[in-house]
Amino acid sequence: MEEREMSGTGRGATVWLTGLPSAGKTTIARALEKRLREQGRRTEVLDGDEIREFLSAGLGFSRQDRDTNVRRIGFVAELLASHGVIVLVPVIAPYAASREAVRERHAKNGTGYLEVHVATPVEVCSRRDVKGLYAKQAAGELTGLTGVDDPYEAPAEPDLRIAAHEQGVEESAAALHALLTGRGLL
Ligand SMILES: Nc1ncnc2c1ncn2[C@@H]1O[C@H](COP(=O)(O)OS(=O)(=O)O)[C@@H](OP(=O)(O)O)[C@H]1O
Ligand SMILES: Nc1ncnc2c1ncn2[C@@H]1O[C@H](COP(=O)(O)OP(=O)(O)O)[C@@H](O)[C@H]1O
Repeated sequence: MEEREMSGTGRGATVWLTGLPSAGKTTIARALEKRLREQGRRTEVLDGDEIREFLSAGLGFSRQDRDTNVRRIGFVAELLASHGVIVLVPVIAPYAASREAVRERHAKNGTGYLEVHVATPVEVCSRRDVKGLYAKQAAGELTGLTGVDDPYEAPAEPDLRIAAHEQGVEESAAALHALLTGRGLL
């Protein structure tokens, strides 16, 4: 038996939750994190806001800065995942090319990578408006908000699409958990 199997850690992977602001990415990632920790899996959430405070401090929301941000997060995620951690990444990642670069990096290193689209429509996100960004944009106090006046390239073929406006948080976490099980990661 391999050492990592004996220690009960299993194979690591990155699970990237892409979607609009207030789609539910962080909430669903935290719910899944709880389930995975309860079953003894080493899990980390690379939260977009935390990353922007430390690893990506100083970066803004231009296409170039978002691309840099996503690639940095992808780099760290792959490192952790290659050591058996299930890494949950609730980060917008609006551009398909940046997400593809992250996927390729994982593939090159033989590390698992799953793309999950948290597909809450913009009308629902703007009603939730957790951080008041949609209101600010509407009031003309902010420009370049993803999905409103900045691009969001929805994944064409995600490993899973979650309708987080039609199902509850625990249902979404359970669907993700089932995906990981189905891929032999749990
Ligand atoms: N202009 C603009 N567009 C989109 N999002 C904005 C913007 N300004 C601030 N924010 C807030 O920044 C949070 C982190 O963004 P991310 O690092 O996930 O974005 S990106 O992937 O680099 O595009 C992101 O967090 P979430 O709401 O959790 O998605 C936003 O709340
Ligand atoms: N079915 C649902 N799935 C996920 N989040 C939901 C749902 N219904 C309501 N919410 C709420 O929507 C908000 C989503 O915020 P958050 O998870 O921070 O989004 P994001 O990380 O995508 O910006 C939270 O306040 C959450 O409680």
